[in-house]
Amino acid sequence: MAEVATPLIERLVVVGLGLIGGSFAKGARASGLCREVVGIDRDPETRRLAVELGVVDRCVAELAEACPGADVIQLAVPILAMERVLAELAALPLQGAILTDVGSAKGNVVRAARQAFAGQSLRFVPGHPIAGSERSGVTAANAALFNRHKVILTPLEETLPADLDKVDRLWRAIGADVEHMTVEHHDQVLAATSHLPHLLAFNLVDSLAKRSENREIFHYAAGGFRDFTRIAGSDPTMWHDIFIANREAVLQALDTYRADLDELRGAIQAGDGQFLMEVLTHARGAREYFGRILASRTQAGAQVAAHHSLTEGHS
Ligand SMILES: NC(=O)c1ccc[n+]([C@@H]2O[C@H](COP(=O)([O-])OP(=O)(O)OC[C@H]3O[C@@H](n4cnc5c(N)ncnc54)[C@H](O)[C@@H]3O)[C@@H](O)[C@H]2O)c1
Ligand SMILES: O=C(O)C(=O)C[C@]1(C(=O)O)C=C[C@@H](O)C=C1
Repeated sequence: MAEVATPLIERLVVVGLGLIGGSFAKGARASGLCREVVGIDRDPETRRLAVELGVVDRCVAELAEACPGADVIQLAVPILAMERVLAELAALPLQGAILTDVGSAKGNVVRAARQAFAGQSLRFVPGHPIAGSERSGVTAANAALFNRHKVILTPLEETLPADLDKVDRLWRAIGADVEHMTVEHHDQVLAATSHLPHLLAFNLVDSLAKRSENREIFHYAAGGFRDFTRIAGSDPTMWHDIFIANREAVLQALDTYRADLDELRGAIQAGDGQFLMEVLTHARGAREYFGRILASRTQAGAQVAAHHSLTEGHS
C-alpha cells in the first residue's frame, strides 16, 4: 500500500474541475495530505464524472455549500471567470481560508482579487503550474500531470509566509518543483515562453487554413506543420482569456518577435546567407539545450515513479 501522509489540511476545495483543477484535486487526494477534497463545477456532467473518476471525494455546484470552513480554496476556472468567482467568495464567511489559483497570467487575477476583497483580509497565494496540454475537461485529469514540472507561486506583499508554505507543500506533495517570483516577472516571462508561441501557432494555422487555395497544404503537410496544429488545437476560451488578461506583456513580446521576423525576412530578400545560417544555427543550439533539460526531467520523473512502485511493492 502507498505510504499515507498525515493530513496537512482538513478540507481542500477546487473550483473548476477541468484539466488543471481536476489533475490537482486528484493528485492532492492521492497524496493523503488532505482529509477531504471537494470539487465545485458549474457543469453537472463534470460534477458527476469528477466523483465517478475519483478526482474528488464529493462535488457540489455552489461555492456557498463547500467554501465556508475550507482550509484552502483553489480557483481553476478560465482566467476571465475568476473575477466573478472571487466576487462571490468575498461575500461568503470564509473564516480565514487560504485562496490560491492556477491562472496562466497573474496580474489580472491579482487585481481582481484585491478589488473583490477590498476592505477585507485577503489570504491569497497566486500560482501557475507550467504543465498542461491541448486537452481540457475533467476526463483529461491526471494525478501525475505536475510530476517534475515547475509551479510558479507569485506571493504578494500581504501573503502570509505560513500560507505560502502550505500551498508550496501541497504542490510539492504531488511532485511539482516549486519556484517563487513576482507577479510582473511571471507575466513577462510567460508572455515570451508560452503565450507568444501559442499566439503564433493559432495565427499560422488560421492564416493558412482560411485561404482556400491553401487547403491542399493539409494533404501534403507532415511533422513540422502537425506540431504547429497540435498547439493550435488548444482551448480557444482559455487562450482568449490569456491574451486579453496578459495583453501588455503579450504585445511587448510580439513586438520584439516582429522585429526579429522582419530582420529575417530582410536577410532572405537580400540573400544574406550568413545571417540566415547564424539564426538557424543559434535556434538549433537552443533546441538542443532545451532537449537536454527535458531529457533530465523525464529521467528524474522515471526515477520518482520507479521509487514509488518499489515502496508500494514493499509495504
Ligand atoms: N490547460 C493548460 O495547459 C493550463 C496550464 C496551466 C494553467 N492553466 C490555467 O488553468 C485554468 C483552467 O484551465 P483548464 O485547462 O483546466 O480548463 P478546463 O476547460 O479543462 O476546465 C475549466 C473548468 O472550469 C469549469 N468552470 C468554468 N467556469 C466556472 C465557474 N464560474 N464556476 C465553476 N466552474 C467553472 C468548467 O466547467 C470546467 O470544468 C485556467 O485559468 C488556465 O489559464 C491551464
Ligand atoms: O503542454 C502544453 O501543451 C502547454 O501548452 C502547456 C502550457 C505551456 O507550456 O505553454 C500552456 C499554458 C499554461 O499556462 C502552462 C503550460
